[in-house]
Amino acid sequence: MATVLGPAGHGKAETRVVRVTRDGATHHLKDLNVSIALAGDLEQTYLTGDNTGVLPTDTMKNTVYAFAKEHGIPSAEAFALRLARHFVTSQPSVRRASVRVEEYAWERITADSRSAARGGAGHSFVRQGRQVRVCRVTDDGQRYQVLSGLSGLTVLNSTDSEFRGYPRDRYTTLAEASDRVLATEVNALWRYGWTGEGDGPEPAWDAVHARATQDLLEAFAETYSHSLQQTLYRMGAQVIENNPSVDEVRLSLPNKHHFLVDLEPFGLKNDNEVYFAADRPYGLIEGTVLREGAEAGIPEE
Ligand SMILES: O=c1[nH]c(=O)c2[nH]c(=O)[nH]c2[nH]1
Repeated sequence: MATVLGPAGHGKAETRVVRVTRDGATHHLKDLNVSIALAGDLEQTYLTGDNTGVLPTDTMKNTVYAFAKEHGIPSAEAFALRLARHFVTSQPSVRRASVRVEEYAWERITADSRSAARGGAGHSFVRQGRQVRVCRVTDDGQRYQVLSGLSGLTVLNSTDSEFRGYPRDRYTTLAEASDRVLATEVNALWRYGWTGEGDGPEPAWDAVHARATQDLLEAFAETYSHSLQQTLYRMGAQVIENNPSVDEVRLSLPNKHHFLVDLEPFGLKNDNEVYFAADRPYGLIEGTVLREGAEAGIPEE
C-alpha cells in the first residue's frame, strides 16, 4: 500500500537552562525550560535516511546553552525570538522554528538581620509557588507569532460567586448555589499584535507580562461571578483593555470544586464554612477573548 509522509518535525524538548548574572555581590537568576521544534524540507531523512538537512537535536540543546552565555536571557520572549530566528536563518532546510519556554520564578530571600549581616542576601533565592511563566514563539522566516502567558496560578474567591438558573434534567442533582467558593488554576496564553520589526519596537515583554498577570488576578477578584464562564470572559477582556499590545487571550480554567460537607450527621450546621476540595473530576471552562476585529490565532489544543 502506498504511503506518504504527513506533517513532521524534530526538536529538543525541555532543555533546562539556569543563567546566573553577577552584578558584584548581587546575583540575578533566570531559570528556563526550553523546547525547540524545527520543520521544513526534511522529508528525505524520513523517507530515505538522508540526514543532510537534519540539524541534530543535540546541537539545538547546545545552542540554548551557548546563547544563554553569549546573549544572556533578557526575557523569555527575547531569548525565544533570538533562538527561533537563528534556526530559520542558519539552516537552509529549516522553514519554521517553534520555541516554547517555561520560566520558573525565583524570589530573592530578603535580608533578615542575620543573613544581611552575613552578606548573603544577594545570592539566595526561593522558588515561587507552582506558577510558571510560559512563552511560545514561532518563526516562518518572515513573521513571528509571539504567545505569552502563565500556568498554575491558583486563585480562590470565598464569596461573590453563585451558580443558578441552569437547565435541569433527570440526571441533575446539583443544588443551586447563591454563595459558593470559586477556585481555579489559571492557565492563560495571550497573543501579541507584534509580528516583527515592521510592526515597530518589540513590546516590553516583562512589563506586559506583569501587567497582564495583575489584570487576570484583579478581574478574578473583582467580578461578581454567576459562572466561571462569565469570570473567564472578564479576565480575558481586562487583559485586552489594559494592554494595547495584546490582541487575543485564551484561558483554560479548571473549576476546582469546593463542595459543602454535610455536617448534619454530627448534629452540626454548615453555614458555608466547611468544604471538601475535590481534585477530580473537575469542570473545565475554556475560551478565547479577542480584541474587536482581531482573528483568533491561539491554538485550542
Ligand atoms: O461556573 C460553573 N459553570 C458551569 O458550567 C458549571 N457546571 C457545574 O456543574 N458547576 C458549574 N459552575
